[in-house]
Amino acid sequence: MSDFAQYQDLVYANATNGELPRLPYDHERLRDLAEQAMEPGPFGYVEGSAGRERTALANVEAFSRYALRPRSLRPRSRDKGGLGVTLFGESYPTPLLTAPIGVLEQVHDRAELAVAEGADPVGVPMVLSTASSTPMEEVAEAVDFWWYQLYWPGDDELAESFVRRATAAGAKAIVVTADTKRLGWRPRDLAQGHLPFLRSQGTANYFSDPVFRSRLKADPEPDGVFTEAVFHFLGSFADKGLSTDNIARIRAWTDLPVLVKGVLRADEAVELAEIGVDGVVVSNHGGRQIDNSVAALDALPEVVEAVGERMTVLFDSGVRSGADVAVAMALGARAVLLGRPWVYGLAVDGAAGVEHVLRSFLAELQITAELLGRDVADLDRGDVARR
Ligand SMILES: Cc1cc2nc3c(=O)[nH]c(=O)nc-3n(C[C@H](O)[C@H](O)[C@H](O)COP(=O)(O)O)c2cc1C
Ligand SMILES: O=C(O)C(=O)c1ccccc1
Repeated sequence: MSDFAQYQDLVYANATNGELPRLPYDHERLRDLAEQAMEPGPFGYVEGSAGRERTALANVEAFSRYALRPRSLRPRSRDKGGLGVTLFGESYPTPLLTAPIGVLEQVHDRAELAVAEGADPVGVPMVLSTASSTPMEEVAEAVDFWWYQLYWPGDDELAESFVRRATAAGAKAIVVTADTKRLGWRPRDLAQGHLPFLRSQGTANYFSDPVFRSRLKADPEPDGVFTEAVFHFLGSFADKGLSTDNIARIRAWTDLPVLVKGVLRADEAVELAEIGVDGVVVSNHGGRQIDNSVAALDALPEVVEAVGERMTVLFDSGVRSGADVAVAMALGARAVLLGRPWVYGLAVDGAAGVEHVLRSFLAELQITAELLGRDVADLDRGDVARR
């Protein structure tokens, strides 16, 4: 069993030897440091959400409406207490994955390679965005486990090429994002006129793709602004026609588990179960798509109730601590994707910052589970009450 809780001992021991922590342990302070470290455009891009940002606020507030219910009188055996989970028949050392985050070159020069360096040793796999800053084959070399997130492009052959490349490069699952047919209305980006794609950022998987390249008259310029390749990317990055038919077709291209990310309703989850999708990520994209939509955590119980026996239900949006991970798992999530917290770690301290955030979450999760008298993989509805 990996003892993630030892991170707590290490921090105190180091501090006692004069080595004070370099990074904070709470999300808000880390976010403030990231704001100081980043240019205003990229910071607004990461922190910003849709409209008046009510969904993003609701995501975080939803966690405070649940209360964990400890059992204090349960002795624990020594071999219990690990954080491992089984997903699609594979063992994972922890129930965390890094959420797909596009255009990471805005946050750190080494983008996904720095994330890999921080997350891989901790046992947290990456869900690699289609809009990554590093081609997927290069990221695959740097990590043990990774999943591939697909933005369904208007061009079916391009979709097939992405899925086949990811499968060949060793991804363990394909996550199709369904909530981003286009980008939401994002006032922070609008106010700064900030759209990184116009500068060719987040295009590495496209510009390296043979199908994408075959559609162009001239080779893409890696740092071009407003080029033919950029406009072709903008036209093909997300397709308004994404449907269950398209999702069902992915089956023919890969034997990997297929998940759909951005599900908030039981009826849609049931439709996906019926076409043989293996899992869903209950998510509202961190509130970046629709203002004033349902908090992701509030949608989790209905989705788990409808399809939890048939499909693997994962969760993201608004997770800000290890205790939040415990609540999402008690409500039925089998694993949790973390978004903005590690992005801020990356901004402030590169790979070490990512590692710090993930280790902090996992230590708090393990300590919380121990104090609840539970194993993380066994958390269930009995472990939470509405406040
Ligand atoms: C800067 C940024 C970029 C994102 N890029 C993607 C992406 O490329 N693909 C995707 O499916 N989701 C993307 N998301 C959504 C995340 O995967 C995740 O759903 C969201 O960050 C969860 O919310 P939280 O960060 O507030 O916890 C992005 C989110 C942020 C903040
Ligand atoms: O900004 C986002 O939320 C996002 O999902 C995205 C979409 C396209 C490219 C990069 C990120």
